[in-house]
Amino acid sequence: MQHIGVIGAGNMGFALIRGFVSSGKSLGEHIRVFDVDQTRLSVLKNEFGVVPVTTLTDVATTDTEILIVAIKPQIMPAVLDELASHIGETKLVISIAAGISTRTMLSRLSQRARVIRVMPNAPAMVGFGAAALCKAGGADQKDMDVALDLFSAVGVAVAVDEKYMNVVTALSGSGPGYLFPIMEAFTDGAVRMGLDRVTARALTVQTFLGSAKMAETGASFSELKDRITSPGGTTIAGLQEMERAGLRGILMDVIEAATNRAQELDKD
Ligand SMILES: NC(=O)C1=CN([C@@H]2O[C@H](COP(=O)(O)OP(=O)(O)OC[C@H]3O[C@@H](n4cnc5c(N)ncnc54)[C@H](O)[C@@H]3O)[C@@H](O)[C@H]2O)C=CC1
Ligand SMILES: O=C(O)[C@@H]1CCC=N1
Repeated sequence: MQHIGVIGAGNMGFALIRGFVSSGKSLGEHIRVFDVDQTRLSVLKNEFGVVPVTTLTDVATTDTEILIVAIKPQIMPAVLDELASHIGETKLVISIAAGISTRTMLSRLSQRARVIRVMPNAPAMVGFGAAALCKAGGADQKDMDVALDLFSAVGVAVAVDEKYMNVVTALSGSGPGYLFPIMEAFTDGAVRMGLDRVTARALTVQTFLGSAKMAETGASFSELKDRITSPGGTTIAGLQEMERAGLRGILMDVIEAATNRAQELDKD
């Protein structure tokens, strides 16, 4: 059972805590949480029985071995500076901040700080997360295994070279933020054609779930697409519109733009 300190109890702090507790990886009473917003602490205390603490020092000096930093990239430097004096090399520091490199983290903490950079995603809260991890400074393979084990409890977790962290951020970190509007557009399209919204929504969600399950088998995306596409049928008529609009190019541009933005965040 992991004892964890969490700094930042926003969307992602909440998602991870929910995932860790519901997967049995930790107990609410073993999780200490610090957030500048008291209402967030109350929400998490009521929901999962976590232990709220009132200062950064409290969460940093507690006996928890792992400290997860789940705050916005823009305030990471200031918070790391404040943490530096408390933790040295005693704790494993896991950052989930988009764009913030381990180089920046080590320069703020200490060159031998045990640092792991993770890019998780919001579906961790329902056990279907996708996370990529890399280590730096004094973090050894044992630290990496601990982190991989933790994030595996809430989905898929893989080790990657840090040079790929920004594209992972664009793909799986931001990915849900692109998929929900696409799902909404599918539903709206069906509503436009006269289907009621409740039915349209239910069929949209199941279609995404089912398609992901089919893709999970490892078959190529184009082979899967061909299986749905009858000669002279409905799917090919829709695909022609998709290709005419350049949807694939647009989605590739989306990943490129988000990757570039992640790169910029380290300099903001
Ligand atoms: N939202 C997402 O789906 C994902 C977010 N991330 C990363 O997770 C991090 C957090 O993002 P969100 O949870 O979406 O943001 P959020 O804004 O929902 O949560 C951030 C929390 O940090 C708190 N906070 C602000 N200053 C603080 C301080 N000095 N000390 C302690 N707490 C403080 C805020 O009150 C807030 O509750 C970001 O770095 C983001 O890049 C990574 C993967 C996915
Ligand atoms: O939008 C963002 O910057 C964060 C990182 C990945 C998902 N949300």
